[in-house]
Amino acid sequence: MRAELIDGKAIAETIRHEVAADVTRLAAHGIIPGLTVVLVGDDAASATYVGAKEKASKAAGMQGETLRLPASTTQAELLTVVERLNVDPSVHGILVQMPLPSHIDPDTVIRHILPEKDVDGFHPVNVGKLLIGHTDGFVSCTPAGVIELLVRSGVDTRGAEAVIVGRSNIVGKPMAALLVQGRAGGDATVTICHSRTKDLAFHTRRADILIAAIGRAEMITGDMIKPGAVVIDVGMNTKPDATKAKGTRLCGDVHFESAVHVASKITPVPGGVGPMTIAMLLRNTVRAAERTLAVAAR
Ligand SMILES: Nc1nc(=O)c2c([nH]1)NC[C@@H]1CN(c3ccc(C(=O)N[C@@H](CCC(=O)O)C(=O)O)cc3)C=[N+]21
Repeated sequence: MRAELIDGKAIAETIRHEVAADVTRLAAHGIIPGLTVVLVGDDAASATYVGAKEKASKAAGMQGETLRLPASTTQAELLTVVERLNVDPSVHGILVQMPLPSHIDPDTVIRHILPEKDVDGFHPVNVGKLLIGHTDGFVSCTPAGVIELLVRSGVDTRGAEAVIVGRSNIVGKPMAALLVQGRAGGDATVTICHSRTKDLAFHTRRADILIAAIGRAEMITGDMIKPGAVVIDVGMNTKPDATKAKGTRLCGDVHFESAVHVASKITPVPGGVGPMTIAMLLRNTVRAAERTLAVAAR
């Protein structure tokens, strides 16, 4: 058996077209959705991601802007920038790229972003709304993208055993909240595993849907997967590869070559969850813009 590939690139493309249609509809009301990405410092990987976000937002017809600040930017200076964006009516979405330099506290910065403009879904207000099941907040883009992948690939989550490996605030925890809630892409029985879990393989082998979000290259091997399971790989790691010009290549948290013979469906890295993250960011930004319209009509 060889698993069917879940084509995140293609599904993300479909969502980006849906977003572009929403942008056209908003234009009739004189609104151009605006996304401002703030990048502090010159981390090479971050610069690549930020460039991709700006390109994708422009391709969807939005106003995409990137503020590049030096690594020496103080926390107070960054908070001033956020406050300026908070009150700028042409900016509907604000994303401060992580990780930030070590002299800046990410939680303080996230709390300064207006929840209504927090298209990353990182603000405590948005995390709280997700947990309660209120749909007027923003959901973290990566777990929201995973749900879209499952739903649009015809995976029935209802009553399924879903096992998440990883308990981060931006993937593992919101992923669990989405899978357990009583709506499309939810109603699963959810287990969260992490670095202190005893006998990880015992849990992963029970999973009908296995979500790997650990951040460790190729840690989930085929022998840890239940035959026929759906495997979603959130990992974005690099590993040495002499055949590549850079000397490295991208790899996930799942050992693809062994997993592909056990799973029924699997996401590749690259071309799986990554492109979905950007598509969901665009969708959140359009929603932020739509909500300003709804407020103006009151
Ligand atoms: N405030 C904030 N929000 C984020 O959403 C955020 C962040 N900070 N910091 C970094 C991570 C990482 N991230 C990715 C987005 C797209 C791909 C992506 O499109 N990956 C492609 C390929 C990328 C490549 O080839 O290098 C793929 O998997 O096919 C990957 C990773 C968003 N992040």
